[in-house]
Amino acid sequence: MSSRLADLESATVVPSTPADGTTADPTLLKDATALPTKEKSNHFNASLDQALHLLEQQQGQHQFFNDASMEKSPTPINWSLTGESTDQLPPLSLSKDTDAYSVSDDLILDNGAGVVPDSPRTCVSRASMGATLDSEDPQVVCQVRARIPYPGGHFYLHLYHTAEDNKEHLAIVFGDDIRSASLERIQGTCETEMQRRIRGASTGERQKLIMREISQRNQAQPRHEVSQEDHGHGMVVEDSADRFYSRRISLIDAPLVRIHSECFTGETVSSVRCDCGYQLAEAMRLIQREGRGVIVYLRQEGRGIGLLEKLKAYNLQDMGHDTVDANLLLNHPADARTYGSARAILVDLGVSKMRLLTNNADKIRQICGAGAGSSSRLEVVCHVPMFPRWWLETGEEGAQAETGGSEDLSSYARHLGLKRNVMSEADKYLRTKAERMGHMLSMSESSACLPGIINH
Ligand SMILES: Nc1nc2c(ncn2[C@@H]2O[C@H](COP(=O)(O)OP(=O)(O)OP(=O)(O)O)[C@@H](O)[C@H]2O)c(=O)[nH]1
Repeated sequence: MSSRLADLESATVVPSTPADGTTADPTLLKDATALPTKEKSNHFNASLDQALHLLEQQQGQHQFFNDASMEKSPTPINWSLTGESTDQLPPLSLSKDTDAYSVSDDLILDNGAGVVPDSPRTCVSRASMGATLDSEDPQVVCQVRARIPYPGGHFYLHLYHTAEDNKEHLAIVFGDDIRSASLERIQGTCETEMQRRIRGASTGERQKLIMREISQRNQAQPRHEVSQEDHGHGMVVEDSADRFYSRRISLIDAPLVRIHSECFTGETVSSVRCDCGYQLAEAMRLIQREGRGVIVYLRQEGRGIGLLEKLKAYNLQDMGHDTVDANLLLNHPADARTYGSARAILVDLGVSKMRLLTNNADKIRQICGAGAGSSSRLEVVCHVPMFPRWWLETGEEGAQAETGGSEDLSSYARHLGLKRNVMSEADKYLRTKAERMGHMLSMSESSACLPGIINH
């Protein structure tokens, strides 16, 4: 079903037969290959736009999609154009090697597995996003950005569409200079200033400035190099304050980032069965304090198994199973999450280096793209541990408040050197993460990582 750009000479776009019985011009793209690459691409896009316009007039609906069979191939990335019925349209493909679609501001392609949300003219180009993603990373498109007032200032909520799972992932962005490339791109030739403003994209002179900055940052994106301090998965564990301060500059360049998975129970109805609500609030607080950073909020309820299954898992936990066994008894993996969408969102926001707020080593590995190929450009310069506040309150007052004054010290609390008497349900949850899921929850190890950050 796919062909290369060079094949366009013979390619045609044949829209479905309109209701009035007339036939559309099938030769819209015919001249494209007679031009040198760049002009060809502009011409191509213009022609394609005409084709879209024609399709819209005739059937009001069309979609772009990436040929699924080529998805894992590094190059070329093929794109197909289809009308309501694929049978009626021949394939239309672009080669990733050309800058055919990276130079176009007025036409954006979407390889969203056949889904172009809302607007039939909305498309997104992989290449124009800086081509910094691994070939296996899903495509993401920021559909809207809105300012949300927050104590002490504001942040910008970005809503993303991703081809991977068709979910609305979010990015909570503190700092005016962190901009989404896909949001800023012009959507179709007819997009008005008002339409841009409604979806939160910039306009006028500011738009030009931001587009220039995005293009510069994409060119400047460094390749990920494994340093001596890198422990094989992009994670740097600082072992002395001197080394920490010698890296101060890069830490300033690397904003605080939290990649957070949705938890209705912990965040919305304040369950203390887990620490999710605390972690989200704490990440917001820390990032707001620095004035710059990102929380990627992934719709991966229940570590990816969904709320229905998570609630079943809770009932199994009430029968004595821990979180891992409860998942396994329900025939789910202990953790069903992947982080391709998070990687793609960070790339879209221009965040290539970060200090990651997490205890989850697997998350760091996946974000750094270990094993995903050398094209990875995301670097976790260090991880910032996320201890529950009550673990840090080691004084009498904290212990009293948490435990009601019981004298028994739990073994896990003792292991952590905490003056805590009993384990709460959240402590048990955390113990399972530490003991069975490889989370880095040892106080001493993590304190060495980033002095100051956990100092509340
Ligand atoms: N399946 C399952 N999921 C849970 C349970 N409790 C919380 N979750 C989900 O776990 C996810 C949060 O993952 P965690 O393992 O707590 O933390 P993490 O994101 O892996 O690691 P950190 O970055 O250190 O927070 C959220 O999607 C929660 O909804 C549970 O008992 N069972």
